[in-house]
Amino acid sequence: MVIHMERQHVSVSIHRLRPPRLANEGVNGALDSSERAAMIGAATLKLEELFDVLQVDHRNDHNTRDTPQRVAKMFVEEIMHGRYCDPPAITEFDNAQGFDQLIVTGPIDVRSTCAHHLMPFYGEATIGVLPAPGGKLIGLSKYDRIVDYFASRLQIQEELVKQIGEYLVEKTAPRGLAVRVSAVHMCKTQRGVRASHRGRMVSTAYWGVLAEDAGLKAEFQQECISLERGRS
Ligand SMILES: Nc1nc2c(ncn2[C@@H]2O[C@H](COP(=O)(O)OP(=O)(O)OP(=O)(O)O)[C@@H](O)[C@H]2O)c(=O)[nH]1
Repeated sequence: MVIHMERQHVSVSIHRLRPPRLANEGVNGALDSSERAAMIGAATLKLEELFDVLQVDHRNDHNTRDTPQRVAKMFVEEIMHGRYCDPPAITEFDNAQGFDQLIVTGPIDVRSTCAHHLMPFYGEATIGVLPAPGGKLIGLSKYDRIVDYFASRLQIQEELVKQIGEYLVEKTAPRGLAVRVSAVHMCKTQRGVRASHRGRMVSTAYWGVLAEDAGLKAEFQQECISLERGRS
């Protein structure tokens, strides 16, 4: 009875938070610490129910006693963290010398979670930027932070690539942009088809001049190969 009332109380406070969103969309505005705590509390109760359905005795089993709470916290603060926080602040610099050549940064670690089976997918991103001569350059570390922001959600790889690129185009208005992700999907390696751990999915998207200029695309792809081999 008490548990039932607690559940009702927690679900009311969660419903007040935000309307439901797509799995790889952020909620409107960052959650504060009390909203996060309410979400973790509500998710813990649901995970306890799941364990009960699966006949895992989490109340008495020394190994799983705190697992529902641990998993709830992991989803809110790690796996889906990018939905509940503000995007990283972008430090901008004037492109004072009018640098107009391709900048390529990577490999940037990608740690994400497949929206279909909630299994990890992981690998590397490489980003190519052709800055606008009169525009802005952004701090190099911000590319890594932006990748992590969009990866920390339930994703499919194609949409992750597009979200990263569209955000960078919107914020920095470069002449051209390329985003490439190469990743291993554990929904393929650990279950289902049980594919090779060496099998990867590579997806690349281009914007602006990089979408049109075959020479620039080839330069970007060559840099990706060199960076992955650690030879640049
Ligand atoms: N294109 C794409 N496919 C993905 C991604 N992540 C997972 N998948 C695939 O999406 C499919 C999931 O849908 P279903 O085919 O309905 O899943 P399932 O019946 O469990 O199929 P199997 O995985 O083959 O056992 C699987 O083939 C996954 O390998 C991704 O990022 N992009």
